[in-house]
Amino acid sequence: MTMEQESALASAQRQFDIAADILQLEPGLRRILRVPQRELTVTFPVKMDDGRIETFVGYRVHHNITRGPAKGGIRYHPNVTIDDVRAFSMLMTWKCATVNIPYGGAKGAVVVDPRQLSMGELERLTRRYTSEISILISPDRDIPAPDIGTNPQVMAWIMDTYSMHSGHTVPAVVTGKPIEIGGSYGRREATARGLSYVLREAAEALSFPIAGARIVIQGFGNVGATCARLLEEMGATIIAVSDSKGGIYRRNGLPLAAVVAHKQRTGTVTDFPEADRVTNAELLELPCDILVPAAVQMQITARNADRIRARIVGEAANAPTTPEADAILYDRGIFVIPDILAGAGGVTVSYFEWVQGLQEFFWTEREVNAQLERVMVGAFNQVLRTAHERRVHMRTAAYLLAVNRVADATRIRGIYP
Ligand SMILES: NC(=O)C1=CN([C@@H]2O[C@H](COP(=O)(O)OP(=O)(O)OC[C@H]3O[C@@H](n4cnc5c(N)ncnc54)[C@H](O)[C@@H]3O)[C@@H](O)[C@H]2O)C=CC1
Ligand SMILES: O=C(O)CCC(=O)C(=O)O
Repeated sequence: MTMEQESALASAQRQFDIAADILQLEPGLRRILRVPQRELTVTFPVKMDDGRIETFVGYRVHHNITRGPAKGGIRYHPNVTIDDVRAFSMLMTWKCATVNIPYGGAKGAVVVDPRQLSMGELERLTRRYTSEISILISPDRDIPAPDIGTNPQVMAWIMDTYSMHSGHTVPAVVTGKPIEIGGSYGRREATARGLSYVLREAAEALSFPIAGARIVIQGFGNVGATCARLLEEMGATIIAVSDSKGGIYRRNGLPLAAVVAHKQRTGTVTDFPEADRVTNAELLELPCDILVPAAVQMQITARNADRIRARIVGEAANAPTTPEADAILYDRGIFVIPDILAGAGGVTVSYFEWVQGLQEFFWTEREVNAQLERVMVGAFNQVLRTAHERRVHMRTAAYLLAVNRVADATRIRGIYP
């Protein structure tokens, strides 16, 4: 297998190995942290609208629970594999540790294209999947949240199904719920808002303002589209965006509100009339100040890293860059804000939502955003300082902080004899 074909899991493990080597992690601890602690594969039936019974495969994986309950989103995607879910669960452990919130790492998935299902089919699939993984989830064991292909409505069905089994309402079993049933203000925008804070800090560190910066965004879903809006509010110019069908580019800036309306009307950004069409591969190589991968994994590899023409890459997506590409970007002076830091705004506000649910005491949006900014800016500065002190790139710096926190917790608890 060439490096290019390597899985997101192999890539995540190599990123971990780089940090483990620098930290001189004990061999036993290294073996524990390199693989998930627990994984569940479920095959379950769903009655379709035409009366057929279809079977679906789903997963829920816990990478590590040393620092707190397992936490991480649920992805509905036709090509998702168990190795992807293992990788993403591992990234969640490091993401929570990077921003120092008291969780371990988890991820879940169902192999399905949700766009092919009716609302009724989606609800039945979600409820049955929830029943199947209910042996793992609970407010103090494992708390799911949205990811690609899932949304607040899916979280509401998960909460309702779990609550039906419990005989009482359990809001803290999922985050990313609608506000009406215990969701938090600010959670829907949180991943993008957190990213906007660290992009602002990074631009300042590189001595250029966000206002006027030229932005390219891959992925125009919850995270990508919200990120475009927030960066535009900060004075930046969005010059290109894409979705799974392709991208659009306009040198002088896209009229964002019109692009959003076009996407709502047609289901894609691709044939927006007032812009040039580009492929997703071409979009990544456009000259810009900030490139935001906000779609799927393994997009920036040894194959295209030497053609990336951004000053900053802010990774909203999980695992968009391979270790080889990291080294190439670093040598070329491109500043990468890694997924486990740049994409941590979502889980941070999930943590706030969980705390609010447990206390049944709810915050204003202003309070949520102020706390999010405190966490993200604090973590960004810690990672930047570590990168300078250790003379490593930002990803390795974030891993050094995160892996060290999990290793310390493991040693202090004494579960590693
Ligand atoms: N939703 C959240 O709170 C968080 C999401 N993330 C990550 O951010 C990324 C985006 O997630 P969401 O916006 O929530 O998902 P979403 O399902 O709302 O949107 C995904 C977007 O990516 C596009 N896409 C899918 N495959 C693509 C491909 N091969 N090339 C280009 N575009 C493609 C889709 O068309 C869509 O526009 C994912 O990697 C996810 O893991 C990270 C942290 C939290
Ligand atoms: O909000 C959460 O709990 C998890 C979000 C997530 O899956 C991610 O950050 O990749």
